[in-house]
Amino acid sequence: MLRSCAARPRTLSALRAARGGAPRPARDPGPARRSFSTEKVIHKDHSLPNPSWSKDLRLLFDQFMKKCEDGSWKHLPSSECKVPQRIHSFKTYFLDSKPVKEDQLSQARPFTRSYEVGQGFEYAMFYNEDEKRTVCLFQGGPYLEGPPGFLHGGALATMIDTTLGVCTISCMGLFMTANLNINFKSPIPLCSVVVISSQLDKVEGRKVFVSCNVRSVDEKTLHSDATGLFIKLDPEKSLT
Ligand SMILES: CCCCCCCC(=O)SCCNC(=O)CCNC(=O)[C@H](O)C(C)(C)COP(=O)(O)OP(=O)(O)OC[C@H]1O[C@@H](n2cnc3c(N)ncnc32)[C@H](O)[C@@H]1OP(=O)(O)O
Repeated sequence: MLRSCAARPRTLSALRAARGGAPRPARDPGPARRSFSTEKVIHKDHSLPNPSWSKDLRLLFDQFMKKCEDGSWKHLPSSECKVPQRIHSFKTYFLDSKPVKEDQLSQARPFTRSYEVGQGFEYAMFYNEDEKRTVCLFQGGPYLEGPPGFLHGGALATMIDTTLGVCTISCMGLFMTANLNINFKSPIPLCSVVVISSQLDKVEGRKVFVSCNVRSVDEKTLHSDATGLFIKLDPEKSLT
């Protein structure tokens, strides 16, 4: 059973209109948005600015929205609602796995969207189809503390996995992370903004190799770099 989600403005244009500004002319929403727009469920897009966003995050978001105007970049919406098609697709691959109880499933939500606004993962993603790149603008909130005053390494790993995963899924379809290698080079102050820039490097059959780096907003500090291997789910196999 799907949780009901509040009907809020889903796009920047809708948000502008709700705030009394003029909506932008309609553009092709791109493949990622098109697939979401087929869903009947109206859901909140968590990747739009909210009051917890710092000036840095807002500025970067606006810069990338500007890059979207010529169609080279696409803003990828993000919802905590489940997409029925995706649930069904995964179930067909994992037929033998122990079924999750309905009441547990109804409580489930994407890990990165499970915190209250501003406390956990605040982020927006943008995708460049020609360059096979995904950029994530990420502000880690106070509940993601690791060392005092700094972001937990696992929280960064989560965002790296999510960014690399989105990069792979946007390019290629249904995948799972098989391997993730992360070098933590410089700690990230809590509540600061970083830019996770990922790219698809190589495809070998069902294997997709991706990589990313994590930099400060001024690009002077390299916080982390990482590589990932994603495996396309094989319809011939049902995994347990
Ligand atoms: C939209 C939001 C995005 C969010 C992204 C979040 C992504 C996630 O967190 S996914 C959850 C974490 N990942 C998992 O739970 C995955 C668990 N693992 C699995 O289910 C399986 O091992 C799976 C699907 C990855 C691969 O299984 P399977 O399809 O049987 O692959 P298999 O046939 O063994 O291997 C295929 C190829 O990959 C290679 N391979 C598989 N695993 C690895 C690995 N860990 N390292 C290196 N190579 C590997 C194999 O050697 C083989 O290579 P080749 O074709 O050259 O012989």
